[in-house]
Amino acid sequence: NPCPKKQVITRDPLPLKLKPIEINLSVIGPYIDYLKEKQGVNNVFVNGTTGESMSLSVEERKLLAEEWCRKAKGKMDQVIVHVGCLSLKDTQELAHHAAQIEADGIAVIAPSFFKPSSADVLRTFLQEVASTAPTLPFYYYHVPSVTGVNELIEGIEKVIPSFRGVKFSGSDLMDLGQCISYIPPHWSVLYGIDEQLLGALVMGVHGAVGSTYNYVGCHVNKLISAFETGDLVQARTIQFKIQELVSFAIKLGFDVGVNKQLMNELSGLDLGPPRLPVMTCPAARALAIKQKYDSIFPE
Ligand SMILES: CC(=O)N[C@H](C=O)[C@@H](O)[C@H](O)[C@H](O)CO
Ligand SMILES: CC(=O)C(=O)O
Repeated sequence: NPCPKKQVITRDPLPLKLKPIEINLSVIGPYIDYLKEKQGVNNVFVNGTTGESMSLSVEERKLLAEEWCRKAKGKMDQVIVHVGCLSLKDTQELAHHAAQIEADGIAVIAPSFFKPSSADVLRTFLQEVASTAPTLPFYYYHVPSVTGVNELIEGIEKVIPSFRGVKFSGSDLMDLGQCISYIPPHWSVLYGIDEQLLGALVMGVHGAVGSTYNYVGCHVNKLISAFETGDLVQARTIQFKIQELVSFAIKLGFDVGVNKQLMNELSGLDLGPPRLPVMTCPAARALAIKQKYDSIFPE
């Protein structure tokens, strides 16, 4: 029988929402205060992975970037706006806009549907973007699945004079070390895997950009200070705590939606849910992770 009558639905249907979740600009100001005062975070990287940039329209990304820049003035040292899109034209439009709103820098991830077929092609794509905002420090957002970073940055200053560094979200320390040893002193490599930042600090990274710094920022600042004063025992202790938290979260299921809910719970602000296809985190999961957080990092 090709058309069985009995259909057994064993899973709860996904909640259907007719309208997409809207952006909420009004929480950005209070969130900046929270980051600065409670987390000791003085630089922000906006409209990236955690900000669900790939799920937002160009117009929404402009509104968000503008509000971040406006509210961060005098409070944050730098606002770096991620402007990467699948479309070169949209990316250029956002880069141009970032310059207009006086962002401190832009970052671009490689397009991920039509992936650049070589480092040369990617370099050309980045060059086309950077030339739209030639005065803004330019960071390449490196996620290793697309191309190797080292073949990309070799000679990049010749085609992108505004090039200032890499947001490095790879775990390969050899690749990271080669990147750091190649770059001139006025560039930065910012590390993007929060649970192993200490290893990257040893290799020489200049900073860190990570989703969990929304709520472990204050602890990571202590980790970095401990590292800088040579107190590796203390630095490791903090790193291991972050690892414990992240591995607990991964076991329960950790994604951008869960992170969003943790940002809600731990900031005490109502930042809202994520937008589909990112799913809202089940309340029980966020609560369990928050309890774990409280036990690892007691007040
Ligand atoms: C893929 C991804 O979102 N990476 C984030 C930043 O780049 C990290 O902050 C991770 O979320 C974090 O290291 C936890 O695994
Ligand atoms: C954390 C980060 O780097 C991002 O959201 O893109």
